[in-house]
Amino acid sequence: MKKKVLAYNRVEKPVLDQLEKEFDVRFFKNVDVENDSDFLQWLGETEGIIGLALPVTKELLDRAPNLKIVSNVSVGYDNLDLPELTKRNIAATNTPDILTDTVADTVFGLILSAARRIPELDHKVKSGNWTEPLGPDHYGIDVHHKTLGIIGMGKIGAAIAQRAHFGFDMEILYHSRRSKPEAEKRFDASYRELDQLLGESDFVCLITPLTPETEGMIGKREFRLMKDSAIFINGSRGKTIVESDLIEALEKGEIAGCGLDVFEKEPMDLHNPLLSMENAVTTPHIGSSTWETELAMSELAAKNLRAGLSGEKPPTMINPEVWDKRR
Ligand SMILES: NC(=O)C1=CN([C@@H]2O[C@H](COP(=O)(O)OP(=O)(O)OC[C@H]3O[C@@H](n4cnc5c(N)ncnc54)[C@H](OP(=O)(O)O)[C@@H]3O)[C@@H](O)[C@H]2O)C=CC1
Ligand SMILES: O=CC(=O)O
Repeated sequence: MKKKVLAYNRVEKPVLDQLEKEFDVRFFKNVDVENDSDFLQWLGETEGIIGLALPVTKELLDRAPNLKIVSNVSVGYDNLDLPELTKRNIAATNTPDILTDTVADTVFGLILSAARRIPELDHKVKSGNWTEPLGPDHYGIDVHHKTLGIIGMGKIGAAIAQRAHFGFDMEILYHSRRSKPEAEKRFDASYRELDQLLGESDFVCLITPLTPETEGMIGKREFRLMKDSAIFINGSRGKTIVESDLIEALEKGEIAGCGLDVFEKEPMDLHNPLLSMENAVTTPHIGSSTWETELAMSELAAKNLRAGLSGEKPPTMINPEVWDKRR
C-alpha cells in the first residue's frame, strides 16, 4: 500500500505529479488547519508532510500519530515547533542554498527600487501624470558607493554582500552572532555591534531567521538609531521587526524609506498604512519565487520526503539528532 502524504500550499506541479505516482497524496491549500475536517482526517493518517508555511505546532502533531517527516519547501522553518518534532523523533527538513542567489536578487531589487523610487515613478508614468520633465521632488538617492549594513551575514546575507561589493562598490558592514572572517576577506566587510551598524549604514538590510532572539529585534529604538536618510530592507520575516514602529518611523521621517518582502500578517490587511506610503516598496513574500528556484526547492523537498519515508537520511535535515537516534 502506498504511504500517505499531505501536501500543503506550495509544491510545484511537476513535483506533485511525480509524488502522486509514488505516494497516496492529498493536496490542501490555505485551509483552516484547526477546523477543516478533511485536512484533520488526512493528517491523522499521513506519514509525511511536504509544503510551505504549515504551522506545525504541538497541537497539530498530537493529531498526526503516524508522522515521520515534515519537509518544508522553504529555508526558513519558523513555522515548525522544532523541539517538539525532535522529541517525537520526527524528521524536519528545509531547502537551503538553492534559493540563496534568487533571494539576494530580490533583496537587491528592493534596495534599488526604494532608492530610485521605481514603483512610485512607474505609477506616475502609467497613470498619465508624467506631463512635464521631473525635478528634485522625484530624485532618488545613489546606491553605488554607499554603506550597506547587513544584519544576518549567513548564506543570503553573503550573497547580498557579494552583489553590493562587486557590483556597486558599496562598503559592507555586518552584524551576526559570530564574526565572519570569510566575508571580511571576500567583501572587505567589517563587523559592527548592532547599534553601531544602524547608525553608520545608508541601507540597513535584515536577513536573519525568525527565532525567539530575533523576534521584534528592530523596533522604535532601532529605527531612531538609523540615519534619517536611511532605507530599511526586510527580507527575513515580518515578525523580526515591530511593523507599527516602522510605520511610525516612516511617518515621522526618522528614516527615508523601506523595501519589504515580508510582513507581520501575510497577506497584509487592506487597511495597513504601508499600502498607501509611497516611500514603502512592497513585494508579496516572493524572495525565492522564480520558476527555476521554486522548482528546485520543490524537488529538494521531495527528495527529503522520499528519504524520510524510506528510512534514509534526508539530505537537508534541520534536526539531524533524530536521524542519529534512529540508527
Ligand atoms: N523573503 C523570502 O522570500 C525569504 C526569506 N528568507 C529568510 O532569510 C533567512 C536567512 O536565510 P539564510 O541566509 O539561508 O540562513 P543562514 O542560516 O545561512 O543565515 C542566517 C544568519 O542570521 C544570523 N543570525 C541568527 N540569529 C541572529 C541574531 N540573533 N542576531 C544576529 N544575527 C543572527 C546567523 O548568524 P550566525 O551565522 O552568526 O549564527 C546567520 O548569519 C531565513 O531563515 C528566512 O527567514 C529566506 C528565503 C526567502
Ligand atoms: O521565505 C521563504 C523561505 O524559503 O524561507
